[in-house]
Amino acid sequence: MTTMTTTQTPPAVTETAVLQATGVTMRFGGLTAVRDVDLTVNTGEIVGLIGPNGAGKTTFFNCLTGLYVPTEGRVAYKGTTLPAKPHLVTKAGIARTFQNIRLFANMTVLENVLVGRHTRTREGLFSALLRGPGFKKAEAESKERAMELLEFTGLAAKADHLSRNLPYGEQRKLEIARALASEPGLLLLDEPTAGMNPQETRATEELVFSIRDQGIAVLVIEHDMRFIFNLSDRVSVLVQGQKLVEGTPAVVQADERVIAAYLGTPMEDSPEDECLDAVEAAESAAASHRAAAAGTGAGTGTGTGAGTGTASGTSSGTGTNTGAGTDTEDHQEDTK
Ligand SMILES: Nc1ncnc2c1ncn2[C@@H]1O[C@H](COP(=O)(O)OP(=O)(O)OP(=O)(O)O)[C@@H](O)[C@H]1O
Repeated sequence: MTTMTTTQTPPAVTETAVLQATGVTMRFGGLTAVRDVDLTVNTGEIVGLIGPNGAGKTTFFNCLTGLYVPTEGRVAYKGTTLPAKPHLVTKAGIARTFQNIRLFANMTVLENVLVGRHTRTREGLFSALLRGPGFKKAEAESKERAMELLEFTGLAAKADHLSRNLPYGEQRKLEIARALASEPGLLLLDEPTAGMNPQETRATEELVFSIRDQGIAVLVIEHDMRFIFNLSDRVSVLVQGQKLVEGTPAVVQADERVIAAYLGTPMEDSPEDECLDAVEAAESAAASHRAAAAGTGAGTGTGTGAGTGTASGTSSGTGTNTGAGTDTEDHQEDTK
């Protein structure tokens, strides 16, 4: 009998755990989007989070970053339980990017990164806006750090460009630069290569390795299986809100349950067995739509040994934020 079990027992608190999510459950009315999920990310690790469309990956991210208050469970950063408030989560040391790019379209590239600095400046966002005492010194330091991050992400030459004028791949890089501006210990990336061409995807892989090499742990959601299996030290698979399996890329790729989940084979004892075919059909339609919207052509999936290739393009658009705020703002209306 195939059951929705994990291959690991709930992890014990360790000194090396940067993130420790324990028993996280998120219900929306009658729908349980995330069910009793444990996940640990250790210092120096890149962990991949994969699963079919609708598996609960983004909902889980939203629970980690305080956008959602989990129905049950606990999220701890370096041993301290986090409050479910996005700005406090960022301040604690977790930064994220979103599936749908959320840049301030009419701000320059540099200004977008500076916005991401505000949790690390003593002056705070309002003092910055009011140009209060101490602002100039803090501003100079912030600018210096922001330029370093633009160098790091390869965007320094475009510091004065409006973010809306950047090519798509560079907008995604800018989101990463802005997230890094809060000096996180853990970076959460939600589909960082969505809509990218193969060269941009490869460059993003290198960028994520460099981020890890700087001592920042990374948790990444991605549909591009080649990217995720190249990149990750460990991969965790969510299916229908539950963790199905977790392990090294080799272990996960060889796991028959993962293949079944991606191919839509019904799992016994699952309350939603009958939905799997519908989910598969919807997933395939969405993938074609995304690939078409991204101009990459349908069926540009990156197959794996596990037969889990999926289209990697999406129709993610550029955010049109116009007010002050950060990537951790409580955008309840768009939590992707
Ligand atoms: N705010 C919400 N209210 C009600 N249902 C929601 C909400 N957010 C997500 N869901 C549902 O929870 C389930 C999990 O969605 P989620 O977006 O987390 O999946 P995902 O794995 O990130 O999917 P994808 O790969 O397509 O982004 C879906 O059935 C979705 O419709």
